[in-house]
Amino acid sequence: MQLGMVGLGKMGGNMAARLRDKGHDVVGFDFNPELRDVASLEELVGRLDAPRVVWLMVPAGEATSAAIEKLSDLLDAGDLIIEGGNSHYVDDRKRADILKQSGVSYVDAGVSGGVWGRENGYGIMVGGAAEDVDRARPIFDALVPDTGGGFVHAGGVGAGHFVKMVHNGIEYGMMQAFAEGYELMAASDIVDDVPGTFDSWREGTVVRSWLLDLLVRALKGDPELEELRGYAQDSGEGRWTVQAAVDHAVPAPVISSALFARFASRQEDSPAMKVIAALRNQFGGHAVAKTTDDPARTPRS
Ligand SMILES: O=C(O)[C@H](O)[C@@H](O)[C@H](O)[C@H](O)COP(=O)(O)O
Repeated sequence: MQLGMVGLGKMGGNMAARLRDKGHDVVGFDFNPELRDVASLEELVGRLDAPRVVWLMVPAGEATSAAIEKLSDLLDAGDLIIEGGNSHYVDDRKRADILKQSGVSYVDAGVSGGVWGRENGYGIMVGGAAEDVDRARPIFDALVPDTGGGFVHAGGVGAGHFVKMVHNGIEYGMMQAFAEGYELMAASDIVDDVPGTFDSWREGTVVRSWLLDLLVRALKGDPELEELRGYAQDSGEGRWTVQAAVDHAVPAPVISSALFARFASRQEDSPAMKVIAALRNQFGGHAVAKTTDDPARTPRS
């Protein structure tokens, strides 16, 4: 099947390569001249046979909105846009409504698997009308793992990115649990071989998983993660998951605290903990650590 791919970075480039390996005809556009087949969106649209299918794999937010706006001027009624980045599901619905006016269809596709997807296949979760999803089915079939699993048509437009958002919230919680287990074992003076313990858990245990495999891989290269700072960014999906939990009055303490742990990781010092220290000092005369103190000499009471 023929497909236009917009965005040929870590994700889009690998997806295009996997699709080509499986016999699909991919015409790719990227702002980087070294990666692309065509030099503009106009040229991309011109190279595709109608009715066209264009897959977007560009950074979520402004870049995606700008590409869709431009494509909406170039595409014709009957064409289909598949938004494969990490868009917010509310934005999908707005975009689909606007595109509908010119007869262009919209499918949102959450894509999981990261840089390993080219080899292992991707988890694909889509939202949209059944006829649009069916039309792109050969593309989805080529992207998912060779077992044929890893695909869900979760619902109407927005459902694909909604479930990808929840998937990412779960990812936050699972990673945080492994992280806390790591710190506890490393701090305990009881466990002689922390990386080896994680490695042993890869088989037979309840917590065996791909995230565990990746943690073992990271610890093999750097058993105490000495090369890294304890600093973690987020790209927004955890925040959206927590917001959605609030909107639906669903308790989500694990995902929320995993998100807040990342915020804490970015602080040089904690204003909130300064308040705790100040109040303990006020009501109980407890010792405080001052910015001028030697960090090695922390107060004990
Ligand atoms: O399923 C996946 O392949 C990942 O979830 C992928 O989508 C990406 O790595 C996250 O968006 C990172 O999210 P954070 O930057 O918020 O950790």
